[in-house]
Amino acid sequence: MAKIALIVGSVYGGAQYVAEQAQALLTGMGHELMLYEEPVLDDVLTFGPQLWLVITSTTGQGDIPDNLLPFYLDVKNRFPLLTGKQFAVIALGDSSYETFCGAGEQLRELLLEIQGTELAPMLRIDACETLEPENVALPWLEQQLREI
Ligand SMILES: Cc1cc2nc3c(=O)[nH]c(=O)nc-3n(C[C@H](O)[C@H](O)[C@H](O)COP(=O)(O)O)c2cc1C
Repeated sequence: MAKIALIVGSVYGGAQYVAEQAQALLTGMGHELMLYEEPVLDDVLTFGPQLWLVITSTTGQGDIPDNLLPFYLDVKNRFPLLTGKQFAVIALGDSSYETFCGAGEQLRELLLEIQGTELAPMLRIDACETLEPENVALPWLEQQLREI
């Protein structure tokens, strides 16, 4: 069982809802989970998770939602190394935008830069294909996190 920081970026509540469902699922699987809706880097570092799980939508033109941007910038500036730790990103987006899942891409790149190990290739959930992103995210999470 793992200590998991669940870090959310959401504008209209879709990614937030997926995160709440994920919290229930993963807690039920026995993981110790903290949900960060207004993530603050120091809070996450104090918790000391072995997995950083990011669930974020994309806004603007490939931009990171406002509630997640300060966290992203703080990680970028302070560069806390994730050596030996894992991360996973679930990106909600809309493939009618050229910048499909741009926020998820930016988070993923940054977490790789700080030397995190990607647990599984980023999951991209397309609003053009599914109206209920939790139906895609939860089975994926259940599968990816079964062995940690
Ligand atoms: C103003 C606006 C801009 C958006 N820009 C993008 C984008 O650049 N790339 C993308 O993949 N999706 C984009 N989307 C789609 C959202 O990321 C997608 O609908 C997501 O499911 C919304 O999740 P949320 O409710 O958590 O904010 C945009 C949506 C809106 C309303």
